[in-house]
Amino acid sequence: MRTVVALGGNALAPSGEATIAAQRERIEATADQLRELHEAGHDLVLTHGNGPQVGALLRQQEESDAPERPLDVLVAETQAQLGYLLQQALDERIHASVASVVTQVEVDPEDPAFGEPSKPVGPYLSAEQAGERDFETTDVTTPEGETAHRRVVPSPEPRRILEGERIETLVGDSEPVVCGGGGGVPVTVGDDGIEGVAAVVDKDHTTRLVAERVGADVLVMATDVPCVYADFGTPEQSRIADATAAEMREHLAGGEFGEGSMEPKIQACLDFLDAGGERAVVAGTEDVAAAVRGDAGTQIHPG
Ligand SMILES: NC(=O)OP(=O)(O)O
Repeated sequence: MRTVVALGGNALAPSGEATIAAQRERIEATADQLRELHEAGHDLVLTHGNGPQVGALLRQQEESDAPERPLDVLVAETQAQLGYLLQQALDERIHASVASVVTQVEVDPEDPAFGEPSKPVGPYLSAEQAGERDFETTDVTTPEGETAHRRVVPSPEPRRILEGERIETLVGDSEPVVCGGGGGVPVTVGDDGIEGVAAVVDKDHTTRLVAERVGADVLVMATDVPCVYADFGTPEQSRIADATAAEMREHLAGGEFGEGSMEPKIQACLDFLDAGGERAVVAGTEDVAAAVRGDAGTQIHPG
């Protein structure tokens, strides 16, 4: 069985804390779950977010007089950072040859997202902190249900994975593969060749492209909440344990999911099921193995 697991950038950096020690701790706990799946015969493909990590690099740049690196290069750096940590944690447990692929995704240079920054990156900020910064921010809801603010950058739609063929070959070897990190490095492909662009692609949409490309059976969105909640952040908030794609579409149309957080995850799950996927799950990073068994998270079926 081919199983794609997307690890949320926030879920790997507790409370927006992007220290390496904190991330190692989370990654090692998640790797224990992944070992269980590997031993049960799953061909694993891992993607990951990079919101806190790329936010930390942007902040370091603001405070440094070292030569500035463009945003596409910072995204590539986060792929190396998290790919390295995941490889080490998995190699120790699985004794396999885990490979991380620096992955580029093609985006449309005319994508309207370039004019409307919407992707939250970096730590949660108070209203006072957000007011002091000279970048654009958006209101977000923390996993604890509190209102906070985060920096936003453009987030165009991913259209094609440039390394797709290579990733398929690696997955065919039945060894875990890490790819599409941070949504992939956004590039345009034109007559003059490949050019990086200043954006952070949503890793949920890129994960769906990866899942389709490798013909995944199951897609797991591992995040910092244990499941999807209907009416999230309201007094009526309630857990969704099991739903059909049609039912999730109704919740989505009702605007019940956080924009830029749960909403893209659900959209990616629905797109995956529409393209022939058997099952999509949203679950906490600590429940990945149980989620794949059908025992945790929010299980979404084609219906
Ligand atoms: N690139 C991306 O979507 O990262 P997060 O999942 O950390 O927001």
